[in-house]
Amino acid sequence: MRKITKICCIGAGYVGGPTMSVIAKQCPDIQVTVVDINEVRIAQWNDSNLDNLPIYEPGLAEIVGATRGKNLFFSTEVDKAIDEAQMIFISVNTPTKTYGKGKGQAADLKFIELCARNIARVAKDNKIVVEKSTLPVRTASAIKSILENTGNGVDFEILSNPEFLAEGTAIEDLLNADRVLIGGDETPSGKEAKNILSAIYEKWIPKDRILQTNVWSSELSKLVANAFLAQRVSSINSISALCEKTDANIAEVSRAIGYDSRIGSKFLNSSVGFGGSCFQKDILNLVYIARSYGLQEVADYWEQVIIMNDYQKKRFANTIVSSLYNTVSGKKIIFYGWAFKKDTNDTRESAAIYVADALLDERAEITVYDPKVTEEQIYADLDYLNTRSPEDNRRLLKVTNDPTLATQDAHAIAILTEWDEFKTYDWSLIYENMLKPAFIFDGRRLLNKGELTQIGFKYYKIGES
Ligand SMILES: NC(=O)c1ccc[n+]([C@@H]2O[C@H](COP(=O)([O-])OP(=O)(O)OC[C@H]3O[C@@H](n4cnc5c(N)ncnc54)[C@H](O)[C@@H]3O)[C@@H](O)[C@H]2O)c1
Ligand SMILES: O=c1ccn([C@@H]2O[C@H](COP(=O)(O)OP(=O)(O)O[C@H]3O[C@H](CO)[C@@H](O)[C@H](O)[C@H]3O)[C@@H](O)[C@H]2O)c(=O)[nH]1
Repeated sequence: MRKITKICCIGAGYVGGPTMSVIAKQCPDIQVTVVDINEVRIAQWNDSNLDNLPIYEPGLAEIVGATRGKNLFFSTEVDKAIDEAQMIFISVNTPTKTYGKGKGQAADLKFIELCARNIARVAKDNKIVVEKSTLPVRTASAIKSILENTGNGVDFEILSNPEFLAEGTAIEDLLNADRVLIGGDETPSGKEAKNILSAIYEKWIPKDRILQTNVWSSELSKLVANAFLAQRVSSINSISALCEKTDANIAEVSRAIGYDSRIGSKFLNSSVGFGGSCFQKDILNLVYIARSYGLQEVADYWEQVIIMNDYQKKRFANTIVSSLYNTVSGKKIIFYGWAFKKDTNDTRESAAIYVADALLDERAEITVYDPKVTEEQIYADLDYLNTRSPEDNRRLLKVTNDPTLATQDAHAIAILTEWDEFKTYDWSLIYENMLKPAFIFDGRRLLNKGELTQIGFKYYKIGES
């Protein structure tokens, strides 16, 4: 079996960066080069101050600090890294298409195609190409066709190796993965390529957790895993609305059903709605694929997961407006949290963006505090929606780095991300700062209802009456 000594990863994002850092840490005999066309991002990965890495993930800076410059390199020299590597991971973004056929649903594969063409142009010896990005089922055949028809006559083996890490726990998930999935051709060379990639993971993942499948099962399993996870969140969120009408308590319902080992207790936390770059994008992609094969009922079934998630975000915003006497115009509302979940600076598809947009439509004045998200990012997220002018967004929404001071004369606080530090705040002092009645809308079920109502707050917790 061929031994891999040089790996290249195209795409230094939330997946490429952490994944390759962990491979470099666990395989000191392999030289790992992560390349990107984004010069700023690469400069951040190479910053001598590890606090300035482009991605915040617990444990990541330590690993980068220990491996960078030894067997982990970040570079913009894409062609050189492709040329030198025996194995090339493609880890570029695959966003939902915003134009043309499949607009709003299909995955935009233009970055993937550019990578394939780049590899074909540069490669002078045989390579294993690994799809790390999340891709629609049957994408490998498109990559293969480009490589075979435009390449320099060298052999390419294409593997699908989707990534299952969750942000905020990326390093832990990579070091201790539930499973590693490797899809490839059933030919002798395909099987050999799967074994070569498996040997890398076997350095730290038990072999019985490394699953080999055909390439199509692997591509589809990634979309299906995300669809199932998101479906659990939408299912429990749908029941949270019913709990609020019936005096049932969503935490008690989640616990009661989660004790059934067939259901399981994980991923049953009711919230203001799921966010992140993956769930919505991957379900829309699944819906698009099902529809393109004429499977209307299958498509409608999965689309409902997104519809329910949109409903939950709107429902939360509506609860704020109706509780504040049906008008939030000119009222100061504090947002605690903007990231789509705790322990990440990622805001892609965060529920906070959509709740803010709905409240700004009602002319609320919002002040946002998030421990890891920059002011620039918050405005970029809002501007991207194009609901109002950038000037209006900056006039109506402010960003603060003092979460307590910001509550002076506020009517309400809305909790949008479950950052642990929110639990440690001096809530009595915050209460003193605020106008009365002082409201808290807890979209993450983070705080203690008894303590807050004792202080005097009017406290709403999603999924409780
Ligand atoms: N974010 C996650 O938690 C996660 C988890 C599992 C899977 N995924 C999947 O992994 C893929 C990457 O996601 P991400 O969150 O890392 O994206 P990202 O946007 O953070 O990073 C992608 C990077 O690829 C670079 N890039 C794009 N085209 C390029 C090219 N032709 N040459 C060199 N660099 C190029 C971009 O500049 C960017 O830095 C997606 O398909 C996503 O669905 C993401
Ligand atoms: O019980 C729950 C669990 C999650 N969420 C929300 O769901 C979203 C997604 O959370 P999570 O799945 O933990 O983070 P991601 O980083 O989006 O990870 C998902 O998407 C990745 C990208 O494809 C996959 O690799 C991971 O396996 C998959 O968990 C976040 O807004 C969470 O707050 C809830 O509201 N309730």
